[in-house]
Amino acid sequence: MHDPALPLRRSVLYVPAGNERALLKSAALACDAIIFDLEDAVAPEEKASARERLRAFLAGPRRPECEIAVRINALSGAWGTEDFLAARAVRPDAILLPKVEEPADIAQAETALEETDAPRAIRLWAMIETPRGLMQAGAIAALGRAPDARLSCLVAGTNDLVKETGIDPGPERANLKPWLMQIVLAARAGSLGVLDGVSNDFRDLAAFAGECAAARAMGFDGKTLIHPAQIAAANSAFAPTAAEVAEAQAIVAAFARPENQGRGVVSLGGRMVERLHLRMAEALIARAKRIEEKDG
Ligand SMILES: CC(C)(COP(=O)(O)OP(=O)(O)OC[C@H]1O[C@@H](n2cnc3c(N)ncnc32)[C@H](O)[C@@H]1OP(=O)(O)O)[C@@H](O)C(=O)NCCC(=O)NCCSC(=O)C[C@H](O)C(=O)O
Ligand SMILES: [Mg+2]
Repeated sequence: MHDPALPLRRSVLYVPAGNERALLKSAALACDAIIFDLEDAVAPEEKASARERLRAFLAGPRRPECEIAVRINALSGAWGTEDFLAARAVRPDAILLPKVEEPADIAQAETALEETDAPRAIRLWAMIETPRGLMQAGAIAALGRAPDARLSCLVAGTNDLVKETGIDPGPERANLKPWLMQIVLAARAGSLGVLDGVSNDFRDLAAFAGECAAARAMGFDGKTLIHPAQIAAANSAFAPTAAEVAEAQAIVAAFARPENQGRGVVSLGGRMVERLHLRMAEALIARAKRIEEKDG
């Protein structure tokens, strides 16, 4: 089952670490999490200055209600080590590793964090965005089940997947959906969170709302975003609706009736409802409450 204890990650905004205006803007946005990007959003000649900007920005006040991740370049590449050191120094909630292709990529980052005495609180998120990464998603995600696992979330990288495979995503991303669901399945098998990829067309909010609804239906916890205009739609799409909460409350009430005490299955409005549905209903109600407390 989707873990109700996972942090809320309905809206997870990429913020280019080298863009001062975007950094400043990010401080007041209502997204659940931010990924400060040192990878694709930063030009090669700006990598060093972007690290410095990020260091300076994150030395300022933080909002505990907004999770922070830093996406670094691949550890095996030219900028990876410097990015890793910069990311570790700013003490994010997570470091996001791009283009993860095998469990060894996670192990390498785990070792680097252990060797540098980084606090246990720094988690690892992994981007699944290459054909090899997709084929290995189950093995990668399985690391999440280790007792002291740092790996806590998979993030779909749909732009790179399209680039690397040559597919046309098709209407409403129909051709990508089997791979997206493979990523969700792998994440859940590893007890991990899971985030959908970005929608590049940030002006078409109607299409974006549809993409969010589809992502929620596929089982994603939330969506990665590229523009502040996308935040409200994602927050709304990944929150339980009033009808869903009412239905969940009816399930809880049904099992609470004296005649249903100790029963494993009850009938509700012509439907069979089992105790697994009760657990799902309780989780949904708890999620709705957390969202209400957060959004007000
Ligand atoms: C896409 C953009 C380049 C558009 O930028 P721009 O034309 O400047 O947009 P606006 O004029 O509408 O911006 C209005 C204000 O909002 C701020 N802004 C814009 N985007 C962000 C943001 N992401 N975070 C914070 N603030 C943002 C602007 O600065 C304006 O502010 P102000 O001037 O004060 O009013 C731009 O949105 C952008 O760069 N987006 C992020 C791009 C990015 O990070 N790309 C990499 C991650 S996606 C990826 O790699 C996916 C994955 O790996 C895969 O393979 O799929
Ligand atoms: Mg990518």
